[in-house]
Amino acid sequence: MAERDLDGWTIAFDLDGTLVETAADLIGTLNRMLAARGIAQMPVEAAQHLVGHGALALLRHGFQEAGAVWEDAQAPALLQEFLDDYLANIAVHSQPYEGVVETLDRLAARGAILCVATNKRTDLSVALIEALGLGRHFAVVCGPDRVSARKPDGAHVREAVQMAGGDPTRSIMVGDGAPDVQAAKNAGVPCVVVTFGYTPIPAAELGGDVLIDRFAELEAAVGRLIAAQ
Ligand SMILES: O=C(O)COP(=O)(O)O
Ligand SMILES: [Mg+2]
Repeated sequence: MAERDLDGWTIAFDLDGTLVETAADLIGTLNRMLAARGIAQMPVEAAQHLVGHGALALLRHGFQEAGAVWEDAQAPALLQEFLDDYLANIAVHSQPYEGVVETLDRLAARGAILCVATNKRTDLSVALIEALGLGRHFAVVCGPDRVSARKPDGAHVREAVQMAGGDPTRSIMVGDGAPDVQAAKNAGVPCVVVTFGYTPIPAAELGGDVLIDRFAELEAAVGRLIAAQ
């Protein structure tokens, strides 16, 4: 394999369900809020499909699916309660998926610029990434608050790549859910879909360009996409 053969390419990563297995901590916060209101908790497996559209969507749909009262007027206070609890427990169970660190190191060694485009707020994303020691890999971490429009809008991918110093016409998105694939399509960027994330729609039906079952398959997938350009 040629050295630095990915010079000039940028890879934008989704965070939850793609780089890091975060569902247990996110659902843990949801469950503590439900318990505080006398509502039965949700098993992580039953609730993890809620991850990927940001904290407010997880909270609203989690409350509704658990049978808790949801009033939009209460949303700001409930969201603040969620964010405070989650930040205090951000990496209790959360771990990078197997192969993430090694693969990111190899992609960087081959010259790729790496960045994060997530619907998790930037401060929480940075806190998680730093807690797991992943910060050195990324030129920039872009939550929805750092871009003009969040995934599935293509601006999230385009602007994250540009902030990283990359070129959106020479970039690849890697994600686990519909917001990622749609954002990539809207940005005109090819998309690798991981099958181990949190999508309620089967990963194979999301419309991505390449599917991978393990993170270690990413290098080969990137090579295939670039060869097909
Ligand atoms: O739902 C979230 O908080 C973020 O999800 P994402 O990292 O998969 O975009
Ligand atoms: Mg995701």
